[in-house]
Amino acid sequence: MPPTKLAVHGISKIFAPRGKPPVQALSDASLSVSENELVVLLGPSGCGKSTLLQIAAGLVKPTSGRVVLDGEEIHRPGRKLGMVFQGYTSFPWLTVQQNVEYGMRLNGVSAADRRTRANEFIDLVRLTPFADAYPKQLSGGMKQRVAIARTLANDPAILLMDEPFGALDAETRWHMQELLLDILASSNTTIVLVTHDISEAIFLADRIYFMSSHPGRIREELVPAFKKGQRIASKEDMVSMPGYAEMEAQILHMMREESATGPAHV
Ligand SMILES: Nc1ncnc2c1ncn2[C@@H]1O[C@H](COP(=O)(O)OP(=O)(O)OP(=O)(O)O)[C@@H](O)[C@H]1O
Repeated sequence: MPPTKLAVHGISKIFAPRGKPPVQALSDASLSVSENELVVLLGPSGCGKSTLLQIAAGLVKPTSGRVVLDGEEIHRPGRKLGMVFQGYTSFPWLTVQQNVEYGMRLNGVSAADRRTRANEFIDLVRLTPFADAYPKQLSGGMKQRVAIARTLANDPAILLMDEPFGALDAETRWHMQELLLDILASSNTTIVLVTHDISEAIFLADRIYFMSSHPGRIREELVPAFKKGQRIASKEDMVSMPGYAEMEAQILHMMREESATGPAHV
């Protein structure tokens, strides 16, 4: 069993917006992620997936509970945590190369080392022919690949991704999902990814934490056992595998049960 990379212990979060009733977004949520694992947080809209990821990233303070990365408690964002969001987060005035080098420049990495390392990650996301292009010259999928390369180039201990492919069309989305599995295989990274797309979750995940709503909790841990511990290279291959349709139906059923519940005011 690989060592635990990230451990989230008993997280609760109550939001208390001024003039409105407090909302219990999370209640006693715990999970763990092993090295080089891809774990998906899946659940209906509003179940607290993004809040849990932001707490894991140190961006939001939990009401109670703790987050431990590589044995150290996380209290604030830092270099060990790489975040990729749905929007495209590249700087429009910098080229692809400069965007990928940006974080390393801030961290004082020498120009030669920056260039070598940036080239490696630009190659990994298959953007080498576009290294000198500006974001506005790129498609949505390509911009998202810049964001991934930029984040990976900073050598985070873990990559936290919140609906990273949510803004992309269906075809680009599959390509990005397949690319992410390639990256995982070749870069030894560890990933926690939030989605509400069931087939994306089953395709990408080594394990899925399915969350229930109002308040958000971890309802069940699911392993796509039909993949037999393998990462399947293409989506067409996965959907035709015995066991896929059953897992999708099981999760759809859970989603339907969850959407029947209402918001939880404290
Ligand atoms: N800053 C905030 N202030 C008040 N309530 C919030 C805040 N952020 C989130 N919430 C509430 O917490 C709950 C969980 O929200 P969150 O965005 O984490 O859910 P989610 O599962 O990521 O949803 P989606 O899939 O729609 O993005 C919701 O009821 C939401 O309205």
